[in-house]
Amino acid sequence: MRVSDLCLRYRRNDPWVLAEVALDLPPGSVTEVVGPNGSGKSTLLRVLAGLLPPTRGTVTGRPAVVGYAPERFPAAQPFTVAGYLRHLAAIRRADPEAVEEWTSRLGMEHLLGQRLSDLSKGSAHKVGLAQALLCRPGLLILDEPFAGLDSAARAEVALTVDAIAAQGGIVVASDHQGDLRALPNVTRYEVKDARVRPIATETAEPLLNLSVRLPLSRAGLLAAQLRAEGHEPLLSQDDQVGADTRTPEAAE
Ligand SMILES: Nc1ncnc2c1ncn2[C@@H]1O[C@H](COP(=O)(O)OP(=O)(O)OP(=O)(O)O)[C@@H](O)[C@H]1O
Repeated sequence: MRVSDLCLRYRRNDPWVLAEVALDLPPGSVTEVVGPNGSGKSTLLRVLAGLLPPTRGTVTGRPAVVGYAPERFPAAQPFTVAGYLRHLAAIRRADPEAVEEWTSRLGMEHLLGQRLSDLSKGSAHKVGLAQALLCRPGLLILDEPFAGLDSAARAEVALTVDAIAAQGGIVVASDHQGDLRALPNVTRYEVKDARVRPIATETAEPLLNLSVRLPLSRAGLLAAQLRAEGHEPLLSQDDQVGADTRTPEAAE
């Protein structure tokens, strides 16, 4: 997929939100866009998804199936979660099991009977992600996908991004949380002053994923130290936490 000489402004005579943007998004790539608030990340993502026409320039080679998860899911709709997702699955001709698959993977089966308008912010965000994933997208656009998600869902979204790219799909996401950086081969661009520029990788040295298990009480301090050094630690809680920790003898 290729973006050439893309310029966008919302109204005639308004300042350009995006100017002379050129991007190459090859199959199998994961691209992260960063930038200050209001710099144009969501605008760029909507143009890539085909939801907003560029004022000038072109987007070519967009895969036929596009999944788009907005930063804020519009929850003020008179449907239940199940009704909404099943309706979308039907009109997008998704697998009949897709709704069950994604609600289970995102840990939201218990929400199926709830009205969209009654959902918490994080739950509504999960519905936005689920609808984007129903159709196995060839292009997946995620606007702040990790915001407000519990750790299990965050890990699931990161795995899904990795799997879609491994199958030759294209993923583009904004991600203030930095969860995507735990994935290998993520290309980063900064959106600033209407331009979109690649961010150079800091080092040519090979990178390594280091996984550490430690008590919850010490994790916060270590994570803070790592962040102070410019790393982005990916935290996930052990499944065993909260389980019966007595020895088998004591439990009898
Ligand atoms: N529908 C719209 N009509 C007019 N202007 C808009 C519209 N949507 C966004 N803008 C303007 O375009 C600029 C870029 O907004 P955008 O939402 O793309 O930024 P962003 O980088 O995603 O911000 P944030 O990090 O806060 O989510 C802002 O000045 C915003 O006010």
